[in-house]
Amino acid sequence: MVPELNNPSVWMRNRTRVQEIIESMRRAGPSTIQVISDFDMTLTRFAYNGKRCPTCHNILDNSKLINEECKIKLAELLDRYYPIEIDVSRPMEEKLPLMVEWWTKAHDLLIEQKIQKDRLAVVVRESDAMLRDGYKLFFDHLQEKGVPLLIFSAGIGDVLEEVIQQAGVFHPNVKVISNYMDFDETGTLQAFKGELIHTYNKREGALLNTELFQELRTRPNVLLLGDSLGDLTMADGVHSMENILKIGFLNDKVEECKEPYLSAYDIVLEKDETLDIPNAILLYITGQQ
Ligand SMILES: Nc1ccn([C@@H]2O[C@H](COP(=O)(O)O)[C@@H](O)[C@H]2O)c(=O)n1
Repeated sequence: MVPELNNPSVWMRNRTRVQEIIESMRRAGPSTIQVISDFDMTLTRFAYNGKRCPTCHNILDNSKLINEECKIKLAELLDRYYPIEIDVSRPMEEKLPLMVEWWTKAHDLLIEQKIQKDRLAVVVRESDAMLRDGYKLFFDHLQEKGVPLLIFSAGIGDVLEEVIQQAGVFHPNVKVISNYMDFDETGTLQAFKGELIHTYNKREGALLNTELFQELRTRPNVLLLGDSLGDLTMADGVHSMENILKIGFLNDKVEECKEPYLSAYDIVLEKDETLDIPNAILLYITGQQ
C-alpha cells in the first residue's frame, strides 16, 4: 500500500486502522480531500546539522530588527515558556493562560521595536528557516491536484507567508490562518490583528461563515499534520467529517512524549526531518502510486 510506512521513524498504535483510513480516502478521491497543517516544526525543520531551526517568531527575535536588550528579554521568555508548552504532564487548563501570557509579552516586545514591514523579506532571507525536505513535492502536488492546504499557525502570518513565498510554493490553493501584524500608514508595526492564536486554541471553527470555510466544508476527508498536542483540534470545525488521518511530528522530548503522541495521532514520525511520509500517503490517496 504505502511502503514508506515501514520506515524506522514511523510509529502507529493501530496499523490496520491507518490502512483503512488511507484506503477510504483513496476511494473518495482528491476532490473530497483537504490538508490542514501546522507550520513551525511541522512544515519547517526542527533542526539542521544538530542546530535548532527558528520558528516564525524566532526569525524576528534573532534578526537585526531587534535590539540586544530586547533579544535577551525574548530569549528569557522562550526559556521560561517553551518547556511549559511541550510539557505533556501539565494539564491543558494550566498551560492555556501561560501560553496567552507568553505570546502577549513577546508581541508587546516586538511592537516596541517598531518593525518595518518592508524589512521582513530581508530578515527571512537571512534567517536559518528551512522547510522540511520534500516540501516542493508536497506543495506542488497539492496545487496540481486542486487539494486545498490550510496552514493553521500560532506563528506570525506575515513571516510565514514570506518563507513560503521565497521558497516558491505559495500557490493559490494555500490559505493561512495565523497571527498577522498590523502596520500603520508608515509601515511600522503597531499591533497584531484579531484574536490571538497560540498553540492550544487552534480550531477551524474560528472560520465559521467565512468564504474559505464554505469551500472546506465540502471536503470531508482530512489529512492533518502537526507537531504538538494542540494541533489536534485544527480540524474541529470541518463539517460532516468522513475520515481524518492525523500525522504528528515528534521532534523533542521523544521519550516523555511518545505515549501521549501515539494515543493522539494515528501516525507518529520520530525525529523525521522530511515530508516523505505525508508525501507518500498523498501520492497514494490521490492515485499517483
Ligand atoms: N514568542 C513565541 C511564541 C511561540 N513560539 C513558537 O512558535 C510556535 C507556533 O507556531 P505553529 O506554527 O507551530 O503553530 C510554537 O510552537 C512556539 O514554540 C515562539 O518561538 N516564540
